[in-house]
Amino acid sequence: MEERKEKMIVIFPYMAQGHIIPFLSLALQIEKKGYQITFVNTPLNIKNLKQSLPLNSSIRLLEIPFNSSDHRLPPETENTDSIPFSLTLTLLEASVSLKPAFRNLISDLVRGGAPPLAVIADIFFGWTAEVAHEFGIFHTIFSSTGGFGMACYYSVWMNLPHNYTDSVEFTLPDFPEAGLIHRTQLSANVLAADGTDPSSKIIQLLLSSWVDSDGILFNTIEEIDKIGLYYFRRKLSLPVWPIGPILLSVDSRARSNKVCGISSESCINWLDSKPQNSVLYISFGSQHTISASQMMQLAKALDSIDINFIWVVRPPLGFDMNLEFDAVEWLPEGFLKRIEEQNRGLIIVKWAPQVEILLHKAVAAFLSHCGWNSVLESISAGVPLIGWPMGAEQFYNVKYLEEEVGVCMEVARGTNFEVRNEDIVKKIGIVMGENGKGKEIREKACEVKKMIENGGRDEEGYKGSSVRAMEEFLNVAAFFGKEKKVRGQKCRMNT
Ligand SMILES: O=c1ccn([C@@H]2O[C@H](COP(=O)(O)OP(=O)(O)O[C@H]3O[C@H](CO)[C@@H](O)[C@H](O)[C@H]3O)[C@@H](O)[C@H]2O)c(=O)[nH]1
Repeated sequence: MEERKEKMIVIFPYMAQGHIIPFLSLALQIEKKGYQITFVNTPLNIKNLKQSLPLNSSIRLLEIPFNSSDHRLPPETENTDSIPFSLTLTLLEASVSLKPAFRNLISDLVRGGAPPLAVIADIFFGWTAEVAHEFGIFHTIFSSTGGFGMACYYSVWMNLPHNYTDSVEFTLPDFPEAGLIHRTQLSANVLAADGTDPSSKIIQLLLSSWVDSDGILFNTIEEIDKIGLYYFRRKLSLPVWPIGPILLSVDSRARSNKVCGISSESCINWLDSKPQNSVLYISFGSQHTISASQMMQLAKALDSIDINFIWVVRPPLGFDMNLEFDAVEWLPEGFLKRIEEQNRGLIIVKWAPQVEILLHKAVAAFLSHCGWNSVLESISAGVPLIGWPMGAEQFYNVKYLEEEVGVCMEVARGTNFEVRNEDIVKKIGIVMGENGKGKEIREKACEVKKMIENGGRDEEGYKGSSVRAMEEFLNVAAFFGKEKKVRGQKCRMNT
């Protein structure tokens, strides 16, 4: 019993599906190694999580009080997937108010005789380091984004380099290895940022607290993401552990009460009826959507190219995600009827069983905004990407995957631009084509899939890089615990 108490880890993600999903997966993975997990979040997220836990899991879910109405948010909204995109900054600002309640929670655990061995917190919850250190607890950040994308995102927000040049392209002052960044690779809130606006104030505050942590875990693989990981090792002088891919199993996803627009079974049956490598999967993650005119252009492109596809359709930009939604209103006249008659397209409303789809042999490519979870799910399945980045670090994920890794081709950028259906048709044609660039990208995707499998291999006499990184992190946390908890003391070990 005593042993188990010693090995308790507190896990605390930001309130967004793109963050909660990999944190839950991380929690399940660490639990399997014999650690007790306390998973912290706001009441509605905890309620939703209850069903995602496997029956044999002993993960403890702990609520931290939060009332969205106190923070200029609609009532009962505690996750980016239930608010309009325009309120994402408001939710981020509101999340800082969780600090006193988090401190009480840790204090209760310590006073109750079960001090955590470590706290693993979100990239937006660097402030938890101060709380952890107050109680002599080891602290790490877990980045659910990859190294390169996060390094560009971090550098762009901390330096706001576009304010110091009139040029459309520039390098990052502390990350020149990233190469040229184009203004169109900055999201709208970065473009408007000058250091005094609400976005840069909150994001710079949150990112600058990373340095208070004792190390950073990344949901990535050392072999494919060296440049970005090195940026953080150099910048923060902290251990950086690439432990990915941390992916939630199909089983745990199925248990969550996220309502899919289709049953997994119907979706798989549909895919079973299609030839190998013939289907394009289209989805833009848990919080993004395209504009009404972009939706029309994408539909026109699909209408004019002879491929099979699955498209997760959501209300276009500016429309409430939670309202009833009839896809027909936003698509060209007769589109749904035509694709049904041709039996070559599946429109799924709002949410699809993504991992099952990507694992199916009929899927040839993924047209994605390239949120990092989608990227990992895709490349782990050997599926190449057609990138349409929309915000955050997605622009840099696409840049890296296209220029350095070679498994992606960018088709469009952002949600405020006109896209032309002819351009979409051309890029889909290239990536799904049997020869030339398409063949090259698919071969590279298979190579990367093997590298990822290798990183996670744990066999007699061989441990992959991600397995070693996870072991090292747990050993350092245990060492910190044994060193005894001096108030405010920090552990700086080099990897
Ligand atoms: O119909 C759907 C749509 C999404 N998903 C899942 O939802 C997650 C979406 O995550 P991601 O692809 O990373 O997209 P976002 O939700 O947009 O992710 C946010 O979080 C990511 C990780 O921090 C960042 O990389 C992104 O920029 C940020 O927008 C993935 O696991 C998907 O499998 C489904 O299962 N079905």
